[in-house]
Amino acid sequence: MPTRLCLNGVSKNFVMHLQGGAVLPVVAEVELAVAAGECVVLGGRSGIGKSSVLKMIYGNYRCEEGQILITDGDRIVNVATASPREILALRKETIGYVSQFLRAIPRVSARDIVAEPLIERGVERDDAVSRAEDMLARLNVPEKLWGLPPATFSGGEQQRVNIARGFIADFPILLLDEPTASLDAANRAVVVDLVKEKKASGAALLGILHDADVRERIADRVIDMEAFAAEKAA
Ligand SMILES: Nc1ncnc2c1ncn2[C@@H]1O[C@H](COP(=O)(O)OP(=O)(O)OP(=O)(O)O)[C@@H](O)[C@H]1O
Repeated sequence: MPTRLCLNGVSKNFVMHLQGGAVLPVVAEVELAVAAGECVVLGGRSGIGKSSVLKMIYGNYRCEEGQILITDGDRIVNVATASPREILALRKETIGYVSQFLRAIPRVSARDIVAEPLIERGVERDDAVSRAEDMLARLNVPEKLWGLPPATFSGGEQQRVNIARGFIADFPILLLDEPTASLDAANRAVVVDLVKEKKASGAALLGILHDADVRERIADRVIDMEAFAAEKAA
């Protein structure tokens, strides 16, 4: 299967400008690759830099050293040197990101939040909304909530709206940051099925999953981030 995502020698330091410019090294020389149809999980202790790696791939954090190579159709884009415009284009077409928390958008209904990635990719609105409703139903979000903005939803309901939004479009690369953290067993099982379907369709998934049972069921490989701890390289 072709490689969709590849990190070569990726290092990250945080510079704490409010602390006199103190430098906090996080990860050093990260090497990893994820192929189409594969789900790779980042493992390792809290604070080792798992979320930071996902945020660098998504372009939220700058990667100072190394390459983050994304296969985008028939070209390869290096996120580490990509312009903001290129990163926005990747987010629209190529990389999906399911974070732990929903970024609540005031006055926008759950249904529209979930449909948005499809509409941005050119799907006709009625079709996008109907697929959004199917996804919300699949994730057991009660129908009476679909027309409401999720700001007042429970933590688990907000997370399921977030998952629906992340999984609805066919992104070739999907980043998962603890997608099952506040879910019950039934909804965790739905997420396991969604991940299996993505793998079968040829997507490359990279995630953080603390739930051992979910990890067992979907991970093809676990990468121990301890190998890339910055303090080792120092
Ligand atoms: N924006 C930031 N500014 C400064 N330091 C940060 C920032 N983001 C993360 N860090 C630091 O980088 C280190 C790695 O954080 P990160 O969230 O990537 O770890 P993690 O392995 O995902 O942890 P957890 O499993 O607890 O979520 C931590 O020491 C954290 O304090």
